[in-house]
Amino acid sequence: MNDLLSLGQHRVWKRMAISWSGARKGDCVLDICCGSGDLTFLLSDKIGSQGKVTGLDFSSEQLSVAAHRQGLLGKSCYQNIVWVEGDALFLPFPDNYFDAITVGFGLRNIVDKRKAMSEMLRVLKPGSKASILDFNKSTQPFTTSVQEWMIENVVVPVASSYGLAKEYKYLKSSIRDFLTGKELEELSLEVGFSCAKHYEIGGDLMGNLVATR
Ligand SMILES: C/C(=C\Cc1cc(O)c2ccccc2c1O)CCC[C@H](C)CCC[C@H](C)CCCC(C)C
Ligand SMILES: C[S@@+](CC[C@H](N)C(=O)[O-])C[C@H]1O[C@@H](n2cnc3c(N)ncnc32)[C@H](O)[C@@H]1O
Repeated sequence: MNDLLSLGQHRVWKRMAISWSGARKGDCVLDICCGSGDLTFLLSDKIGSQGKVTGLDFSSEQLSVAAHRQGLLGKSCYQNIVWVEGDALFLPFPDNYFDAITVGFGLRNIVDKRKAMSEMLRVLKPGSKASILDFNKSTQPFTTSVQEWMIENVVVPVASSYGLAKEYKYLKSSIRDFLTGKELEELSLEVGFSCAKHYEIGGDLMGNLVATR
């Protein structure tokens, strides 16, 4: 359904998020709020079989779907993935552990964003990056109107026809309650990242924060 709703663009945005993470062959990387693993599989392709990818989510159902897909896709490099049931607010990893982190459509849903960003900072090695993809909370009224119109008139009706109305109805309010790109950059610097840049993508409807430890 995300393919249909985004005209396939969500795959492009997810590839951009991987690229911005700076993950390289052989790295040890983490995908937080991995869900069914879209970004995790892309990270796995990127770092190859010498690397190690951890997909973390607090939903055991989502992790089961991800593990099932891992078996179905059957690529040999996907053996470098481990699935961990855990909370983004209490990452079960030591300090200075990962070479890169990705988060796709997860941070917006976390109430304590400061704690989530602090946890990412803690487990990243110095100089490494967190790449955080989500809907953009634009400061431009026109962009916000277009985004809200599309959610109300396209996303929710299509989701309803798949029996998923409930899951997508909260999108509009969750974007309103989210942080703007500038606020995300400020939060990153406040928790201790040395550098933070937010990119508006997908006609400014989506955004990707890149925070460097
Ligand atoms: C893959 C996408 C979103 C992931 C995602 C985010 C959520 O908050 C969810 C909540 C509950 C269930 C599932 C998800 C979920 O999968 C992004 C693509 C899907 C979007 C719904 C499509 C958004 C449409 C844009 C407003 C306009 C797209 C314009 C495009 C350039 C044609
Ligand atoms: C919209 S899905 C995104 C899945 C995937 N990253 C993608 O882009 O397709 C958000 C995921 O975040 C997870 N999540 C939300 N809050 C979390 C938290 N505090 N700790 C771990 N996972 C969380 C949910 O269980 C869900 O699987």
